[in-house]
Amino acid sequence: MEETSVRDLPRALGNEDLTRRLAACRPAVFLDYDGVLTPIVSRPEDAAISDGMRTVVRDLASRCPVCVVTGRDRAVVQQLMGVDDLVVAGSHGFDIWTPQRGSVSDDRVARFADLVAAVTERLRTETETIPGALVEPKRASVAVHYRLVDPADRNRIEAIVQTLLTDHHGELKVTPGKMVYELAPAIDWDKGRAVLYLVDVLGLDSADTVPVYLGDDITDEDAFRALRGRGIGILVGRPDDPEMAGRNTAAEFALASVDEVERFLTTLAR
Ligand SMILES: O=P(O)(O)OC[C@H]1O[C@H](O[C@H]2O[C@H](CO)[C@@H](O)[C@H](O)[C@H]2O)[C@H](O)[C@@H](O)[C@@H]1O
Repeated sequence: MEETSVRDLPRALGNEDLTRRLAACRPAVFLDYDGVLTPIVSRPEDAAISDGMRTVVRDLASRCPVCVVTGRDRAVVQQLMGVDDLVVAGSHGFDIWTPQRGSVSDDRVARFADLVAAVTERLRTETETIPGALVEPKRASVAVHYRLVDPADRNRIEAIVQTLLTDHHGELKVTPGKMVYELAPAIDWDKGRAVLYLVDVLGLDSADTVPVYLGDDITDEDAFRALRGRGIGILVGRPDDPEMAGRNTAAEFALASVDEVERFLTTLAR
C-alpha cells in the first residue's frame, strides 16, 4: 500500500486534480468527529461542534450522502453534534446506525458486550489512582485517555493496557490514538471495513459516486487504505503538530485544520 509522509501531502483546498475528480462524480462524504469537525481539546466532553460546522454538515447532507465515522460512542457523538438524522458509525465502526433502518451493525459485535463491560470496569478500577486518567465507556469499545496524565505516570496506563491485552489474549485489541488507547473486540473490523460496509449497505458503490473520507487519527488510516483506488482520503492535520510527527499516511490530500475542513465542506455543499 502506497503511503506518503504527512509533510509531502498536497493540500486539498484549491487542488485542481481534486476539484476535477469531485466535479466528475457525486461525493459521498465520510466524516471523522474529533480533530476534523472539532479541534482536539483536553477533555473529550468539551469537544462541542461549532454552529458554523453544524450548519455546513447539515447543508452538505441535504445535497449528498454524509456519514459520521467516529471512535466515539454513537449516542454521545449524536448529542455532541446536536444532529440525529445522519448515518453514524460509532465505536470505530463497531456500532452502525442509519436514520431509516436503525442499527445495521455486523452481528458479531453484539457478542462482545460482556467483554467490553468487563474491560471498562477494570480500566476504571485500575486507573483510579492515576491523576488525569480518563476512561471513556462506549457501546462497543472503551478508551483510556492520558492527555491529562503527568508524563511520568503515562507508563502506568500503558502497563495496565498491556496486562488487559495479555489477560484477554485473542479477544481484545488495542489501537493507539491521540493520547489515548482504544480497546475493542479483536475481530477483523475497523473504520475501513465500516466505510466499505456503508458504501455497500447505502448503495453508494456506483461509478458516478466517489467516497470521500476526512480523518485525522491513526484509526482513520484504515479508512484511507480501504478507499485507495476507489475513493479519496483527506488527512486533517499539520506536519508540525507533535501528534503527527513522523507519521506516514495512506491519505491523498491534506487539510491543515478544522477551519479548513469547514471551508472544504462549504465548497462541496455548493
Ligand atoms: O474517530 P474520532 O471521532 O476522531 O474519535 C477518536 C477519539 O476522539 C476522542 O478523543 C480525542 O479527542 C479528545 C477531544 O478533543 C481529546 O481529549 C483526546 O485526547 C483525543 O484522543 C474521543 O474521546 C475518543 O473516544 C475517540 O475514539
